Amino acid sequence: AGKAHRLSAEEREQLLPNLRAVGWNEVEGRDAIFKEFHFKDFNRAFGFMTRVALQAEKLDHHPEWFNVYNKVHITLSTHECGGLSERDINLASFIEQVAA
Ligand SMILES: C[C@H](O)[C@H](O)[C@H]1CNC2=NC(N)=NC(=O)C2=N1
Repeated sequence: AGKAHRLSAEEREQLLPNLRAVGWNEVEGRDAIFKEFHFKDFNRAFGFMTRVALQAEKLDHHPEWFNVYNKVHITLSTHECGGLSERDINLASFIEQVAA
């Protein structure tokens, strides 16, 4: 997949507004993005997580996440480059499609 690089200021200006508009926010004190998802029940939440997990494994890019019942908190960042990369943007976009 090539080496991940941290997004430049220009790339951020171009890519982050779309994600911000659908509820992703930059984490304070860390170069990462975060969103909280709510579902009808645990079944819906875990079905969502299952679909995201399979794609994450395919992309070899994995979310940091936390689930209680119908709630899923997701943080995305790229360890390889120590911050936000295009991989996080791609995974966030996929996650939005699954949640829709
Ligand atoms: C060895 C393996 O390819 C790496 O550790 C991958 C796996 N999943 C990953 N997931 C995330 N979020 N960031 C990474 O840098 C990362 N690296």
